[in-house]
Amino acid sequence: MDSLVDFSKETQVKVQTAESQRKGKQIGIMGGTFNPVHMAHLVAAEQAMTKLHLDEVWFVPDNIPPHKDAPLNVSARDRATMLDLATRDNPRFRVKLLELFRGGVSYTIDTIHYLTKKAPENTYYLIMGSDQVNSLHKWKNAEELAKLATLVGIRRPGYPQDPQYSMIWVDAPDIRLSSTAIRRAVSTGISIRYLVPDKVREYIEEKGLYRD
Ligand SMILES: Nc1ncnc2c1ncn2[C@@H]1O[C@H](COP(=O)(O)OP(=O)(O)OP(=O)(O)O)[C@@H](O)[C@H]1O
Ligand SMILES: O=C(O)c1ccc[n+]([C@@H]2O[C@H](COP(=O)([O-])O)[C@@H](O)[C@H]2O)c1
Repeated sequence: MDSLVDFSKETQVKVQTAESQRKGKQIGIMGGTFNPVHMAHLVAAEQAMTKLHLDEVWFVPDNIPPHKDAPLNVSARDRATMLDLATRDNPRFRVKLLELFRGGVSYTIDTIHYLTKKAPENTYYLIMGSDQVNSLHKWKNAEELAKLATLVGIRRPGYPQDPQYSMIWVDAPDIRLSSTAIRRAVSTGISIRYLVPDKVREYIEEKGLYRD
């Protein structure tokens, strides 16, 4: 199966059905800690955007991630700047800092409430890797979230698909990459060229991020 062009029958039917009922703008929401943003984030967002015919994808860096215990060691400003550098050349990618401005723990339901109140005419698609899909039932008000947003899953190597909610699966190339791996590579002096956009790599080098 060619994951770049294949689109399962089931997903095609869901997309076509959804397209006939579309209203407002179709906005993909890619939430994450992005510590740092890497190629798999960008590929997932682009594949979901083009295959589901979304108007834009908004990257929403979290302030305090709800389920991550380890300290981030990098400022929110640095994470947001790297996201900006990574997405700047894509006219349909946007970085939205609403969770940073809201402060506190970044629950996705609060973000979706805010967005659906501000622009109720839009449709919001929550894009997430299969690791997040599998733990979605532990998120705050997950049931409600699944009603307010369309859930979009991207297969992630090492995390078999085990959805508890109805969702659209988008085929994207399997990329075994994580921010953890990027941080480890930098701290041990291994190259991250081609794993993150060049501008992000240069920023990490200039600011001396993730060295220890
Ligand atoms: N390699 C990947 N393939 C598919 N989805 C991914 C991949 N890496 C991250 N994602 C998805 O991107 C979103 C943001 O992830 P996040 O910022 O936590 O990156 P991460 O690589 O998982 O970070 P960390 O290693 O620090 O936990 C999540 O929905 C996650 O599932
Ligand atoms: O709302 C929740 O309860 C919740 C629990 C875990 C993760 N999330 C969101 O999922 C996104 C990815 O999280 P993370 O920790 O993998 O970076 C990010 O936007 C988080 O705010 C949200």
